[in-house]
Amino acid sequence: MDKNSKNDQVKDDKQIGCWAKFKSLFEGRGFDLEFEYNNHRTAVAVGDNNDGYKKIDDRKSVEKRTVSESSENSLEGELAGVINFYEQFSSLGDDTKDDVDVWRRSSGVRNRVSIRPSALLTNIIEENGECEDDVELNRSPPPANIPTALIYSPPEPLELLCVFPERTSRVCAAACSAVERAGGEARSLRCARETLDALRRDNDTRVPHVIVVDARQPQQLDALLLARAIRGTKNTQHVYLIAIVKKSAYLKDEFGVLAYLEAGFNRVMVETVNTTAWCAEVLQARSSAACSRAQIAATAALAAAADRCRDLVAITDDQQRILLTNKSWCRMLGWRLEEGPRPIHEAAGGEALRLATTGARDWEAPVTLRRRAAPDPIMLPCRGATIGLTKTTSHIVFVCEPSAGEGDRGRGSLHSIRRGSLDVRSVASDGLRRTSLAKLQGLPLEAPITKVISLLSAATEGAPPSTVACIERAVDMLRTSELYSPQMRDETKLRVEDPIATDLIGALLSQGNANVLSSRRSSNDSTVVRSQTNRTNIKHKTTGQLRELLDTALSWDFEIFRLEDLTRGRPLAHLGLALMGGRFDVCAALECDERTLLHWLTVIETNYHAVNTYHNSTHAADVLQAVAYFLEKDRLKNLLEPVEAAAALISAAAHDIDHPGTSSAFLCNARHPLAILYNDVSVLESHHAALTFKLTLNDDRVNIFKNLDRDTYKTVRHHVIDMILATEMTKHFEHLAKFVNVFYAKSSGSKEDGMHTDEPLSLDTTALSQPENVLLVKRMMIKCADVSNASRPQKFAMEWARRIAEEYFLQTDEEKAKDLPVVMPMFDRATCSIPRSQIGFIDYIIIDMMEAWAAFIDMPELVNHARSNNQHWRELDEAGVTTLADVKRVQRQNAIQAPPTTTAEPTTEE
Ligand SMILES: Nc1ncnc2c1ncn2[C@@H]1O[C@@H]2COP(=O)(O)O[C@H]2[C@H]1O
Repeated sequence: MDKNSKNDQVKDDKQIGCWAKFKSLFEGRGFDLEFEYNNHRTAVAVGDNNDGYKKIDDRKSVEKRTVSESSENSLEGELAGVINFYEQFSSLGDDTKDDVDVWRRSSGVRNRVSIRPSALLTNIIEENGECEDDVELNRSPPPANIPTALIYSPPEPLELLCVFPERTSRVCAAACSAVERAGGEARSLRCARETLDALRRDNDTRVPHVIVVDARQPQQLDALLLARAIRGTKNTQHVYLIAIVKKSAYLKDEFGVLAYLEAGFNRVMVETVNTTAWCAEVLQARSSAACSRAQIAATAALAAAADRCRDLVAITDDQQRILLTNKSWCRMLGWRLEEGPRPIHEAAGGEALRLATTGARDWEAPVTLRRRAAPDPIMLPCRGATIGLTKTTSHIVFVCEPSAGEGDRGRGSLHSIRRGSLDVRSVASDGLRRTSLAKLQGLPLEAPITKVISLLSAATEGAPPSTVACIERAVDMLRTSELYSPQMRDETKLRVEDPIATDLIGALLSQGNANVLSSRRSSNDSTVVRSQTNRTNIKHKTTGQLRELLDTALSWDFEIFRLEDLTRGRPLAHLGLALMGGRFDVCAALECDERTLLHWLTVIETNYHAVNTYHNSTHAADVLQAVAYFLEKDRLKNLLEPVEAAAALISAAAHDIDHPGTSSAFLCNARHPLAILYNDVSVLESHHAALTFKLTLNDDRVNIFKNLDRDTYKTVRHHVIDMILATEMTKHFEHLAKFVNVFYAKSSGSKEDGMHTDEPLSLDTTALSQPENVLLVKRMMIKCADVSNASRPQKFAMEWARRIAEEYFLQTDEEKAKDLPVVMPMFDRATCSIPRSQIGFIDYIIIDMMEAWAAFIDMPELVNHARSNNQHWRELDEAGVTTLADVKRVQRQNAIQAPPTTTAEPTTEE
C-alpha cells in the first residue's frame, strides 16, 4: 500500500470510528439517527478528540467544534444538538445551503426528517409519514410516573429573558438574535431588581422559558443571588436558568460550577457570541422548561385532586416519612398542611403499615390512625401503593377511607355540615358548569371562601327571585376582604348611642388617629420602674395572710387588690408562683426548675410599669388569675395539653409587658419608636410578645424554655405569640365572630346576623377536633381574661373601671399638653362620665363575648356579673355619679378598701 492510500485508509477508519461514536450519542434513547449529507454519508467526516468532535477537512486544517451534548430527554433537544454540529461543520466551507437529512427510527420504522441547517428546527419538514406514532417535536416524552394524559405542553413561541449589566454585550446580542431566528421573542434587562420586578409583574402570563444571566462580573451582578431570588419567586420552578461564565471560570475551579447549580441554575455555559450555538442552546432549554412545566402542572393537579377527596391521603418517601397529606387527613388527625416530614409511625399503625414497610406494591388492609386532639386512635380501611420510577421505591401512598361519621366531621365548616343538604361534590362539579359561576372559574379554588361562594351561587339556580337577591347580597359581602371588620355590622348603633361609648369603642376597635410621645412613659422606663430588692426566696416570705390569700387563688372573687397590697406591688410573681409553679406545674410541662420560673416571673413583673394606674403588673396578675380559673373548667381541662396550658399562663402573665400606659393609636400619633418599628400595626401587642421572648431568651437563669426540644419550643412560642396578639382590641370582633361561627349553631330561620339574634345559640363543640379551632378557644380565653374586670364582682369591677378611666384621662392630658390628636376626646377628666363609659363598654364589648364564652366553659357568673355591673353603673349614672372623685366616694361609701394606687404606702404584714 502506498503512502497515500495508507493515509486514506487511516482517514476512513477514523471517519467510521467517529461516525460510530457520533451515532452512539443518540442510540439507546428510543430512536436512532443516520445522517446523509449531499446524498453521501461519508461526506460527514468527523473526527474526535477527548472533549468534542472535529471536522476532518481535506482542504482545511482541523478545527475543533463542540457538539452540544444534549442530555435532555427530548427529541427536540437532541436534534438541536445535531443541527448545531452541522451548522458549525458546514460553516467550514462546505455547502451550507444544502439540507441535511436526519433519519429517525422509531418502533422499527424509519422516518426521514430534512433539516436545513440555517433554518434550524423551524424548517423541519417531514418528508414521508411512514411512522404513524411520530413524535411531536415540541413535546417532551412524559416521565414514567405521571399519567401521560396529564402532561400537556402546547407548542408556544420561545420567550427568552437576558440579564446583562452591559448594554452592548455581544453575548447578549447573539442570544437575542438566535431566539429571533427561532421565531421566539427576547427581552433584555440590566439588573437583578428589574428582573425580579418583571417576573413578579408578569406573574403567570409571561414567565419566560429561559433566563440567561451574565455571571462574568460578580461585582456588577451577583448571579448566584439573583438565581436564588428567581427560584424564590412564584411560578419559576420550570424556568430554565443559564449562567454565562468566562472560560477561565472553568479552568480555575472545576467545582465552581456546583455553586451555580446549587443556586438554582440549570446550566453553566461558557460565553460565546456564536448565534448558532445560542440557537441550539435556547431551543434545548425551552424544551426542558416546557417539559418541567408540564410535569409540575400535572403534579399540582394530582395534589389538588387529593386535597379535594374525602379519603385521607398521605404520601411518604422511601424512609416512611410523610411528605404530603391532604386536607381530609389534616382535618381528621389534627395535622397542619404545612407540617414538615414526620415519620408515618407517628400517625399510623396496623396491618397497612406493616404491608407498606415490607415491600408490598399494592395492598388493602386496615390502618389505625392517631388523632392529635383525641386520645383514642381510629381504625379505617386503607388502600396503598408503592411507587417507584425504577426498581427502588420512591414513595408510598396511603388512602384511608373515613367511615360515614368520621367523614362528615372532617368536612367543611360546622354550618355547612349541619345544614347538610348540599353535596359538595355534586354542586362543585355541576355548579361550575353553570353560567352564574362562569366568572368564578378563573379564581383559585383552594380557599374555603371560594367554595362557599360557589355553593351559594349554585343555590341560586332555579331559586325564586327573592332568594336569588338574598344570596347575591350574601355573596357580595363574602367577597369583601373585611369579613370580620366591626364596621360591617352595627355601625349605626354606635353612632346613635352615647358619645362616650362611641369614643371608647371607636378607639378600642380602630387604630384611631392618636398622638403624643410621652417621655414619662417611654418604654425605656421599664427597667427602672421598681427595683427588685429580693429576687429569690419569695416562697419563704409567703406566710400568714399572704399564704391564706393565695390559697384562694382559684376563686372568681379572688382579692387581687389585697394581693397587690400584701406583696407591695408585686402580685404577679407571688400569684404566678402559686398558680404556675403550684397548681398547674408549669415547671414539669416546660422541664424547668422552680427557680427559673421564679426568675422569669420576677423579670416579667419588673418590666411592667408600676406608674400605670391600670396596665401594671396587678392587671397582669388579674388576667393570669382569670386564665387559671378558666383552665380549671372541665371543657378546657380535657382539651389542652399541659404545655398548652403553660403557654396560656405565660401569655397571660406577659401579655401587657412594658405597656407604656397609652394606647397603640397614641404611639402612632406620637411617632413613637415602637410604632415606627411595627409600622403602626398591632404596635403594643407585637411589642409585648417580642419583649417576652427577648427577656426570656436573653438570660439562661430566666429562660423557662431552655430545656424544651426544638419542636416543642416552636409550638409554645407559636401559642404564646398567637395569644398575646389576640388581645389586640382592633381584632375583637374578628376573634369573637370566628369563635361564634365555629362553636355555635343558629336554629334555622334566625336572623342573618347571628350574634344579635334573640334565638338562643346552641353550643356545638364537635369542631374542637380541629387544631385551628382549638386556637380560637385559646384566643377567646385570653381575650375574656383580659377584659374580665367587667365580669368580676362589683367592687373589683368598680376599681378596675376607676383605674382604666384614670389612665385614659392621663393619656388625654398628655395629648393636649403635647398638642397631639386626642384619641378619645370624651375621656376628659373634667367632663367624662365614668358610669356611662362602663355601660357602653359592657354593652358593646363585654356582653356578647361573655355570653359566648360563658356557655362554652359553663360559667354563667361571667354574664351575671356583667349584667349586674351594667345595672349598677346605670343606677350610679342616674344618681349623678360622673367623675373619678364621685366614683371614689361611692367606693368609700360601699366600704370598699380605698383603692390602692401603686404609689400609695402598701399595707403589709411583712
Ligand atoms: N372596664 C373597662 N372599661 C373601659 N375599657 C376597658 C375596661 N377594661 C379594659 N378596657 C379596655 O380594653 C382593652 C383591652 O386591651 P388592653 O389591656 O390593651 O386595654 C384595655 C382597655 O383599653
